[in-house]
Amino acid sequence: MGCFCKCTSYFTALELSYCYDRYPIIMAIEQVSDLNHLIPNKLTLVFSVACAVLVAVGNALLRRYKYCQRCDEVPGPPAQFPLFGSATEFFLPPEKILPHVMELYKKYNKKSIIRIWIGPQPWFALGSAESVEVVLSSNKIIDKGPEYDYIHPWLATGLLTSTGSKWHQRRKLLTPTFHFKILEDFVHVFNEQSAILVERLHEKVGQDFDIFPFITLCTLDVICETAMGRHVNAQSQADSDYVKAVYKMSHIIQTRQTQPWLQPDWLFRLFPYGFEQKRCLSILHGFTDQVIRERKIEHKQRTGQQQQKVESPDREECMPKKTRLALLDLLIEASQDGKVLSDLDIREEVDTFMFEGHDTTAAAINWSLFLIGNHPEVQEKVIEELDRVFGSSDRPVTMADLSELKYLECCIKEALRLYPSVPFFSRLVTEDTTICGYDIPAGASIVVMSYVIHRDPTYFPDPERFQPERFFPENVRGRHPYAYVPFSAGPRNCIGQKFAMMEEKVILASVLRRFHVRALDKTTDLPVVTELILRPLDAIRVCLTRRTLLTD
Ligand code: HEM
Repeated sequence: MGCFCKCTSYFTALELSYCYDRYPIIMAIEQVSDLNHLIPNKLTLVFSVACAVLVAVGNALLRRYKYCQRCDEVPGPPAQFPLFGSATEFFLPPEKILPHVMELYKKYNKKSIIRIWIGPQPWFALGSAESVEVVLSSNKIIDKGPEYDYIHPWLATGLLTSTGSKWHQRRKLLTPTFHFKILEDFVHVFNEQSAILVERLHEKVGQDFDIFPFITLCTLDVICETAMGRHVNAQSQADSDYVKAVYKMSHIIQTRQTQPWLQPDWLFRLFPYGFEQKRCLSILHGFTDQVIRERKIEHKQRTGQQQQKVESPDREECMPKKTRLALLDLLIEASQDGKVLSDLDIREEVDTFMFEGHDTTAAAINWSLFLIGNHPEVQEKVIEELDRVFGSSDRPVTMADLSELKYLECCIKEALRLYPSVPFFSRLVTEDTTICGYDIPAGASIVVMSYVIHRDPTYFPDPERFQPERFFPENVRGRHPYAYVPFSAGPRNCIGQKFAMMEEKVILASVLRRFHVRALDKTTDLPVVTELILRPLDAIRVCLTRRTLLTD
């Protein structure tokens, strides 16, 4: 630069213009040097960048402050430490968590919506019929929160975990699969598996034992047969690889949801849990894939035979008997040879049924037995009804019987009120929403606390009391439609609700026709824990005696 300045003084204007034409770079440098005074020195530059960063950070902090202030307008426990928020409230033994949640509602809000900070994320826990109505009746608030992410490795994005248009399409496609007519075909599966359960329970008569695993294995057998058309014989072989993988995987999901250090995928993979999950997934997916392959071949053979039947109806008697269809067969039918659903799509739905459809039902049956076993006067009424419907016959339960078992149905409903299998579930709000006068900002998680909602004395006076009469039609009339939501409600409710009620009735009727149940723990002495479902902390201890009415 210095050299260039020196030489310019020796040139005429003409020479200079020639020089500039020849050396455009030199000219540019000259012009820049003229602007030199405009270029900030290093200090100014650093100062300006620092100011810009400060303004940006200040802006972000201000926005965050306003966001937090907005969230804090909803009453709730204060955030103790920035890293944990108010999550420290729940650093308690598992059996103390639900009683503590009930205390929080008493302490913070009569309107039953409380705010909890889980780290930097606000959660709004809804504990009243009025507040959940806004969420559950909405066609917009259907997205699931981040805690469902840990289910994805197993279920991918099946009906339970999918969002947006995928969920809408799948829901439409799968709804007919749970039609009453189709469920009717499953009653014999419920009966067959109940018969095996009853056999196993006979061996326990007179002993004090935990009934929970007996019921759970029975419902696992039911769901395998109805969802996939396959026997896993869980009741006779509880140590099968598939059965063990189902339990291990549920345990891993539950552990990840509650232990923040297992949440980032890269970190999780380094823990033994990560390796264990990989092993379980290969068993679970391998099994479902194999069943899908086999059922597709069977489906092809069946449709071929039906075609033949149409073409030559007189050969009908040579045809094999009607095969029992499973939910999977209906998915294969709906898949239209992969045009509508690929094999992977089918797998995620079948796995979803396996996940959602057995533990939930098992918990509900167990809690019903526990409560009936604690209330002899209720058990008497159930037995009266069973005797009226079945007499001394040992015959299987029919579809017609199910609609007769009205008092038993009230017991099941009341048990689901006090012990909802899914004690809470969540949604993500994608736009600002007003709930009970509070402004809930987009991006927040909403938790529907069915366990709390079901204990609202406005709708259920003396809420801790087990009183099946609450579900007599005359007592239900006029009750807020969202005061009782064990199967969720609205467009994203449980698709398996009717299936579950039928299964519960058949299994409970089968057990109570043969045995008298005595629960060995009082309701007040049995702590509950919320894992993926609501479980007893230890066991549901009962003692069975044979009923004399039936001849075995
Ligand atoms: C007593 C038994 C059951 C209870 C208490 C129950 C409860 C629930 C609840 C509360 C939800 C909403 C969960 C959420 O939004 O995160 C749900 C969803 C679901 N349930 Fe059930 N369930 C039961 C049995 C079943 C059975 C037997 C099946 C299938 C065979 C099933 C399949 C599903 C599916 C696929 C969904 C997702 C629906 C969707 O998002 O569109 N459930 N269930």
